This record gives sequence, C-alpha cells and structure tokens, in this order.
Amino acid sequence: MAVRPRRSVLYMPGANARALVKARTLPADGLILDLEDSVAPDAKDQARATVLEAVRTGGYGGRELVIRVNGLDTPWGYADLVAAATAGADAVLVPKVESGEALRMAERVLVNAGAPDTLQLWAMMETPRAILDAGSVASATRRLTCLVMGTSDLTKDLNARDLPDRLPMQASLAATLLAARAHGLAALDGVHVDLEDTDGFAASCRQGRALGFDGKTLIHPNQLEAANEAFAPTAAEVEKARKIIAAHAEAMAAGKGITVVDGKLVEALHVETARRTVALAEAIGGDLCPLPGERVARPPGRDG
Ligand SMILES: CC(C)(COP(=O)(O)OP(=O)(O)OC[C@H]1O[C@@H](n2cnc3c(N)ncnc32)[C@H](O)[C@@H]1OP(=O)(O)O)[C@@H](O)C(=O)NCCC(=O)NCCSC(=O)C[C@H](O)C(=O)O
Ligand SMILES: [Mg+2]
Repeated sequence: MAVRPRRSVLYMPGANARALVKARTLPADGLILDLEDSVAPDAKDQARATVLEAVRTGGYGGRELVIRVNGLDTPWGYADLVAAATAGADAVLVPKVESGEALRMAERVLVNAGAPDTLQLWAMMETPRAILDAGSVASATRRLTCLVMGTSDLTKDLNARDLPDRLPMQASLAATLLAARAHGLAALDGVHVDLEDTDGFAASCRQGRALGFDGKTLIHPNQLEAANEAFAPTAAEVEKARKIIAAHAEAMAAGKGITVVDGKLVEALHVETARRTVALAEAIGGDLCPLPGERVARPPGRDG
C-alpha cells in the first residue's frame, strides 16, 4: 500500500524569496508556494517569477511542491496557470473553486500550456458553493488528488466566528472529508492563524486528525513539529497495527475471518486500517513518529 505523508503542508508567500530558500531545510511534507492571497497585487508578477525560479532551482528533496495560482477570474490567473504548467511542481492548487467546471477550465489551460500528465490539481474548499457542491468538485477530473480547506475564507463568507472548538467549521470540514473519501482524494485541514496560540494549534491538529484529515496546512515553520506529531501514527499505534495484521493472518490461516486482539474484535476492515498505519509510518521514514525537534528521513524526491 503506497501512502504519501501530508502531515504538514506549509504555505509561503511567493514574493518572499527568503522563505522559499528556508523551506529547503524545513521538516515539511509539502510546500505551497503562494501566488494568491499572501501576495499584493503590485508584487504578483515578481512573485510568479520568484516561484518559477525556486521550483526550477530545486533543492526541496522529497517535499511535495505545490503552486497556488490566482483564480482565472483575476488579472493574473491565466498567466499563473500557463507558467505553473511546466514549472516542475508536483501540483497546482486552484483557489476559490466554486464548481467542478471551474477545475476543468483550469485543467484545460494547464494542458494547452503543455502540463505533463503527472501534474496534479489540488482544490481549495473555501466558498459556500464549493462546500454545497463538494461531490462534483471532488469528481471533476482524474488529475485532482487533494482537497484543501480554506477555513479563513469560509469563516468570512459564512459570517461565522473563529471559535477555539471550530464549531462553525464542522459542517464544511465534514462535507469536504466525505467528498474526498468518496472519490479517493487526500484532504488537508485549514490554517491556524494565531501564531502565538500553540495550545489551540495543537488542539486543532488533534481535532483535524480525529476527523480524518491527512494533515494540516500551516503558515509558519514553528507549526511544523506539532502537525508532524499529530498526523503521524504513534509508536504504540504502529505496534498495535502490526499485532492486528499478524493476529488476523493467523486467524485466516486457521480458517477464521475474525479474531480478538487486546479484547477487541478484529475483522478485515481493521486490517485495512492497520496496513495503512504501518504504510504511513514506513513512508514517514521509520516506525516511530518523530520526537519533538527530530528531523525525519525523507524518501528521495526530484532532487535525488
Ligand atoms: C506570518 C509571517 C508573515 C511571519 O513572518 P516573519 O515575521 O518573517 O516570521 P519569523 O521572523 O518568525 O520567521 C522566522 C524564520 O522563518 C522563516 N519563515 C517564516 N514564515 C515562513 C513560511 N511560511 N515558510 C518558510 N519560511 C518561513 C522566515 O523567513 C525566517 O527565516 P530566517 O530569517 O532564515 O530565520 C510568515 O510566517 C508568513 O508569511 N507566513 C505565510 C503566510 C501565507 O502564506 N499566507 C497565505 C496562505 S494562508 C491562506 O491563504 C488561507 C486560506 O486560503 C483560507 O482561506 O483559509
Ligand atoms: Mg483563502
């Protein structure tokens, strides 16, 4: 079973050349090089050139590289997509998606600009229409591999409050997860914008993990460690998973479909979850989730 770790996916403004350099050494599973909301209108062209140069230069190892473009309804969206098509990134993230058709339009621009078949599309889920139409967004194209919560834009559009327990977000988080899982996509939780609220950030990571998200989008390197920890299986979970796989295999060999491990029923579905846990731990680079401050060994990426 192949699992791509996406515990921590860090945004950085495309105009911030220092952050793009710094990102080459950060323990993030993925990087979103942003051309959209973190870049001022006057800096859009410069940010595009800076991001293209950074991606072409490389040095990001196995980190998944994603370019967030501006929407096609803006003065920069078309040029962003044409540039991103052949930049060498792993994915293009489309913001403010309102329908499956919007994603297919972005895909057409990418393909006409020479995008390779391997270029993935990611979609921001950050408008009420996207949430209401989550199923058709998630099934828009085979190129789509990941849905990303845009909880800041959603909070604004819903006229909701930014509460610690994220109650106003729960319906949108659940709708996005349901659509992602129904169509075999990854799903990333939204950002925590209070950089000083480390306890609140850790709690939102735990909540995102419990809901089923694969990881969290981040805005500062200080958030990486807690996200990597929250979305990785713990050593105890990996050990338990291995026990479940072994016990079930033994039961099957004895002609039984079910068994009991540590007092709990184990069926084939539990084995599937256990296999995913082990595969994720192995993909992260070891059986143990990293200790605080520990760097994780990366699988070789485009830079070898
Ligand atoms: C929030 C920040 C503006 C803070 O920046 P800064 O004041 O420079 O922070 P520090 O001095 O603490 O930085 C320490 C070093 O770390 C580097 N750094 C900081 N942030 C990043 C980053 N995101 N990626 C990589 N490296 C980073 C600094 O360069 C310092 O390095 P060094 O000098 O070598 O020590 C800043 O963190 C920031 O811009 N964050 C990202 C903001 C962003 O991208 N926002 C847009 C995405 S979020 C969004 O749009 C949500 C969604 O759409 C929705 O609707 O919900
Ligand atoms: Mg947004």
